[in-house]
Amino acid sequence: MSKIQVVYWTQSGNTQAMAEAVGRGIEAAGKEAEVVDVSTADMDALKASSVFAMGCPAMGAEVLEEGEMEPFVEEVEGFAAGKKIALFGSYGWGDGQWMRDWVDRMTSAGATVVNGEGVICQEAPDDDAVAACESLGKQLAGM
Ligand SMILES: Cc1cc2nc3c(=O)[nH]c(=O)nc-3n(C[C@H](O)[C@H](O)[C@H](O)COP(=O)(O)O)c2cc1C
Repeated sequence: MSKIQVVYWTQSGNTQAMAEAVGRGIEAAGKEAEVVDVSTADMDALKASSVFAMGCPAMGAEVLEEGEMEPFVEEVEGFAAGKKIALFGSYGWGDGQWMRDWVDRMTSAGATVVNGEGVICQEAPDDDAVAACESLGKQLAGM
């Protein structure tokens, strides 16, 4: 059974906490999860997957982190057609525009974004946000 990949970028740990909750949800639903920092992500594993998750906080001015995550996502856009992709991330002071733009990009690339929107939370995930991430993981495991 192939593992469901959960790839994230984080600076201060909030999106990592969300990624770990997604991974717990996947495993609670009986599938295996591979929760990895984008710097060690296996692009071939993503290409071979029909379902995976990506997480990144709002950075810059409502954009993805530009050093590692943005180039990674650009590569994913090249093979995203037909895949089911869950998106998640933490933000600070904005209104979630970075996530709406990310959802639009993945949809334009031909992917189905799970639930049609990303799971977002302000700064560190609270209990509700952790539960939403675990629930997202369970959904992925059922696809
Ligand atoms: C350089 C920098 C840029 C940021 N830009 C935004 C932004 O455009 N919009 C926003 O809502 N939050 C912004 N934030 C806040 C982060 O998204 C927020 O602190 C988030 O919880 C960080 O997630 P992390 O712990 O996974 O790194 C920014 C933070 C930093 C350090």
